[in-house]
Amino acid sequence: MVLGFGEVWSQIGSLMATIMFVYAMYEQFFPYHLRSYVKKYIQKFTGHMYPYIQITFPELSGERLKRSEAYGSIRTYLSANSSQRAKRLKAEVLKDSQTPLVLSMDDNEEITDEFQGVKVWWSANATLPKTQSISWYPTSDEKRFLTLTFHRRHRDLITASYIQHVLKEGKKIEVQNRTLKLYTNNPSNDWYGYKRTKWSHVNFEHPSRFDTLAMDPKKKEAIVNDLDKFKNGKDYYAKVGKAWKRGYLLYGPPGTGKSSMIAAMANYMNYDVYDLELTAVKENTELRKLLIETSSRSIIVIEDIDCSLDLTGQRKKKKEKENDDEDGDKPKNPVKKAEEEENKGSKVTLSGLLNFIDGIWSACGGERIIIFTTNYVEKLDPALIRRGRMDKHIEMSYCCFEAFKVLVKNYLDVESHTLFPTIEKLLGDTNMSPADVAENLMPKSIVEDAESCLKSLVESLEEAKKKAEEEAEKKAKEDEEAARLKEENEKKAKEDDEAARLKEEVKTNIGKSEEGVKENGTIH
Ligand SMILES: Nc1ncnc2c1ncn2[C@@H]1O[C@H](COP(=O)(O)OP(=O)(O)OP(=O)(O)O)[C@@H](O)[C@H]1O
Ligand SMILES: [Mg+2]
Repeated sequence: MVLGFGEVWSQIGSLMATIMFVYAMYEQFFPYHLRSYVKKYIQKFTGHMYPYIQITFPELSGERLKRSEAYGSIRTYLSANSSQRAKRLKAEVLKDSQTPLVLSMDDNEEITDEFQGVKVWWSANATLPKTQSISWYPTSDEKRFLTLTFHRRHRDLITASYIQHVLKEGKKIEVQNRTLKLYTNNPSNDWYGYKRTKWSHVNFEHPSRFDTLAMDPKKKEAIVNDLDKFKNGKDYYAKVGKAWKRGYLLYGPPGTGKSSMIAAMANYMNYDVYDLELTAVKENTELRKLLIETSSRSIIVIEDIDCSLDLTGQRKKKKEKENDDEDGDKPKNPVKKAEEEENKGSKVTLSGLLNFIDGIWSACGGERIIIFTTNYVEKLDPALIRRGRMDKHIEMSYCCFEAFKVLVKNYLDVESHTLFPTIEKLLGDTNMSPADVAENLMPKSIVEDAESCLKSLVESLEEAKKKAEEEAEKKAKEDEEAARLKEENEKKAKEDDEAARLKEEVKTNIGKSEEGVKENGTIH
C-alpha cells in the first residue's frame, strides 16, 4: 500500500500526539519519588543494549562555582576543530584575544573527533534551571556541559590518553591566542577599596622580536637556547630541587637594546610582563605582596636597578645615625626632619629585594623570569647579581658589524652594499649604539633611499670617529699635563727636601763649631 504525502504527515502527527500525551500523563501522575527508580532501571536496561560511555565536563566546578579550566581548554580545542565540521556555530567576540572572533559549536550540536583511529563524539549541552523564575538574567542558572561519548571498548585509551591530549592541545592554543599584558604596580595608597588592584595593566603590544634584535648572532642563539631550556625545564627544576625561575641581568650603555631584548623575550616566551617600579614601593612587605599577586608564566622586570634602589643606602643610613649620635640631644633641624619624612617614601632595602628574587616566597607560582637592567654593572652589589639570583649576565654592547647587518636588513631591506666594508671598519673604530645606527638608517623622507641612508650613516660614523679621536687626543694631552705636573711637583718636593736637609746640616755644623769654641774657651 502506498501512502499519500498527506497521509504520512497525518500518521506522524498522531504518533507525536500520542507520545506527548503519554509523556504528559507520566509527568503528571507518576509519583515523583518512583521516577528515579524508573530512570535507574531504564539506564540499566539500555546499558546492556547501548555499548557507549559518556563523560560530562561541567562548565562550573568547585566550591565557589569557578569556571572549570578543563571545560575552557576542551572548548578551545573543540573550537579549533569544530568550526570546520559543525553546522551550527556560536560566535563570540573576545576583547582580550588575538583572534577576536571565536567560533564554537552551538548547544546540542555534535561533532566527531578521531584519535589513533578511534572515533569519539562531543556534544555541547545545557540544562535549564528547574525553577522557572522570572529574572533579569535568565541564563544565569543555566548549567552548561560538554559530553564526550565513545565505545566502551576504547575506555582505557580515551581516559588515559585522549582526554590528556585534548586538555594539552587546548591549553596550547589558549596560550598562543592570548594577548600579552603589561602590568605596572600601583602606589600602595591605591591598593584597597572597590575594584582597586595592586597591578594595573594594558595590552602588551611591543613588536620587538629576536629576529629584529641587532646583536652578535652567537650570543642571540645562546639566549634563545637558554629560554627554550627554561621553558621545557619543569621536570628538571623539580628534579634538582630548584624553584622554576630564572634571572637575567642585562647591562650595557644606553640605547643598546636592553628594553628591546625584554620585549623580544616576552614575545618569544608568550609571557606577561610585570614592570616593577621600585620607587613606588614603600617597604619590603609591600614588595612581597606585589610578588604574590603576579601570575606564573611572566617576566618581572626592574629597569635601571642602580637608579631605582639606593644600594649604598644602608651605609648612608649608618653614617646618618653616627651624625645623629654626635648631635646628641640637640633638637633636630626642621629641614632635616622634613627630609627624613620624605625619605620614608621608600624603605625597600637590599635584603628585601634579595628576598623578593630569591626567598621562599619567590617560588610560589613558578615559571617566572626576573630581569634587571642597568647601565652600570660595576655599581651593583655583588650579592644582588651572584649566580642563582641573576643566573645569566647578558652584555648589550655597542653596534658591531653583525648587529649592523640585522638592522640594515630590517630598516632598508638591504643585504649587501659597496659601502659595507667602509661601515665595518668604521664600526670597529667607534662606539655607536644600535639605537644611533638605527636612527641613521631610518629614511627621514620619501625621497631618501637605501644609498642615501647608508651614506648618512657613514658620515655620522666618521663624525663620531673624529669626535672620539679629538676627545682621546684631549685626554692624552690632559694626562700628559697631569703627568708633567706630577713630575714637577715631585721634583720640587725632592728639591725642598734636599734644601731642608742641607739647611739642617749647616745648622748642626754651626752648632758643633760653636760648642767647640765654647769648650776651648773654658779650657783655656
Ligand atoms: N640591539 C638592538 N636591536 C634593534 N634595535 C635596537 C637595538 N638597540 C637599540 N635599538 C633601537 O633603539 C631604541 C632604544 O633601545 P632600547 O630602549 O632597547 O635601549 P636600552 O638599552 O633599553 O636603553 P636605556 O639603557 O637607555 O634604557 C629601540 O627602540 C630600538 O629601536
Ligand atoms: Mg631601556
